[in-house]
Amino acid sequence: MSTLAIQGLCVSAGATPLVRDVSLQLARGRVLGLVGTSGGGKSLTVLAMLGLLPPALRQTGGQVLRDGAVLAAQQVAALRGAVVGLVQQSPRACFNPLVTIGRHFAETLAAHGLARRAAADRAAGLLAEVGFADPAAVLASYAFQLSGGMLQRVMLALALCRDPDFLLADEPTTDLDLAVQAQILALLEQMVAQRGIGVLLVTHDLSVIARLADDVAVMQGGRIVEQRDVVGLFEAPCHPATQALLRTHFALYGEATE
Ligand SMILES: Nc1ncnc2c1ncn2[C@@H]1O[C@H](COP(=O)(O)OP(=O)(O)OP(=O)(O)O)[C@@H](O)[C@H]1O
Repeated sequence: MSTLAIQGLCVSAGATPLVRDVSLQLARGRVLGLVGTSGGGKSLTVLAMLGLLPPALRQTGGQVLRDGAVLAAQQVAALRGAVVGLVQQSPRACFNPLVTIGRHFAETLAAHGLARRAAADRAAGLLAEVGFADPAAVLASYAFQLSGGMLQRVMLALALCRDPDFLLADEPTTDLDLAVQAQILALLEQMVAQRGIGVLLVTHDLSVIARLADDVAVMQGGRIVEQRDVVGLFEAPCHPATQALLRTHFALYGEATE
């Protein structure tokens, strides 16, 4: 089974620990949800898996493993795009407003050695895969001409440029309206079913977890406090942090998502 894992990850800002001894494993074809209260360390965990921690922070422990083999820092960097795609929240902030979407694809694909014509065909194919009926129009657009939901789909297509085995999706549906959220979730489901991609899905929304995740890890104060299959987590949460998340969720949305 093809896997990507982190083991014993620790991240600090100076003397302040932010992520403490976190271990997670992704497998192809499965969705691991990562949930928890704000500031729990979810985003830092995602960034550390790609060697992308901000310069002010230090990884003080832990390693990234591919199929059980420990990777050196250079090998972790080489995973980006090729083995692991990244989708973040607030897609508008991720695009250069001065260049077209086509240029974003051209630069990404050229960096991976694809000639111009082949890159244009590939970009159009990926945009069709994420649901655009007119990929050429999207390629000619600037980010400000597209809605947040359209940009999120474009970001997903960009993340797929090199056929990654894994996708790290950090709050991919935050800031989107409900109908668009549903579209993005359906696309992620499609990626898992059709491409066999393995997904780490960071979200604060337990409805999203109930719909997509096979397994769930709950983070609080920089630690994983509970990790198990999604049904078990909803039916018999063990840790007080998980119980609190479920209580808040059911108070807001009722019991229908159980
Ligand atoms: N560049 C940074 N410098 C210092 N502290 C940081 C930095 N980035 C994040 N932190 C701190 O690290 C902790 C974990 O942040 P992180 O963004 O991983 O949390 P999160 O679980 O993703 O939260 P949210 O759900 O709000 O996105 C927080 O206390 C945050 O303030």
